[in-house]
Amino acid sequence: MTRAVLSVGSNLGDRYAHLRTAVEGLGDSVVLVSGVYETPPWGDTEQPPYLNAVVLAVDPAPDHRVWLERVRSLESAAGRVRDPERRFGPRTLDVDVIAVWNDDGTPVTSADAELTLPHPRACERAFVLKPWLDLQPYAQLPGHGWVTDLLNAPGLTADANAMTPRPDLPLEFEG
Ligand SMILES: Nc1ncnc2c1ncn2[C@@H]1O[C@H](COP(=O)(O)OP(=O)(O)OP(=O)(O)O)[C@@H](O)[C@H]1O
Ligand SMILES: Nc1nc2c(c(=O)[nH]1)N=C(CO)CN2
Repeated sequence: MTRAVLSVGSNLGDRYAHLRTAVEGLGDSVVLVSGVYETPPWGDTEQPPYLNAVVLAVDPAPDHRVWLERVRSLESAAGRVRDPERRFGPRTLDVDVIAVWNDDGTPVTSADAELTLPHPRACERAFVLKPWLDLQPYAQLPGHGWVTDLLNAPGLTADANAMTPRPDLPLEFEG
């Protein structure tokens, strides 16, 4: 069994429906789902705002690569089309594997370009760190330390302050 922190985001079409469908698609794997935030676009600013949330999930398979298959199938189901010209461009659904832990609590590290762990840009993204911190105040991003310290670093303060909680858009979850 492995457990994972997943980031879900959408800024095209019915953003809320895409996030709900992603959480539903994870099914019984879901342990906890954060609240939803409206977030300014990161990395490529000429696009609409995103809805973002974080999911804690478990999978019985011992191999961490199962998470890549799962996130790819969720993105395809949402009709995700990749634009090779815009790396961080708009999308119906983005699901990133932020970090994975083995059964004994050790973090999985991977330099594989297909599934790099921890996610190499997670430490720079308030839209990942803030909802994760809401769920786990003592979270640590493997190799980077406490999530609360990363989020409070000067470079991320403005991004964190620009995030708007959307309690009107709950990601209902029957745990
Ligand atoms: N930790 C990871 N989570 C998700 N995809 C990953 C990860 N590491 C590597 N990848 C690879 O990245 C490729 C591009 O993914 P994607 O198009 O979602 O990137 P992006 O969302 O534009 O950028 P970013 O990865 O910075 O969020 C995928 O085909 C996937 O194989
Ligand atoms: N706010 C926000 N910005 C992004 C997001 C995202 O999920 N939220 N995903 C991206 C894909 O890499 C690029 N930029």
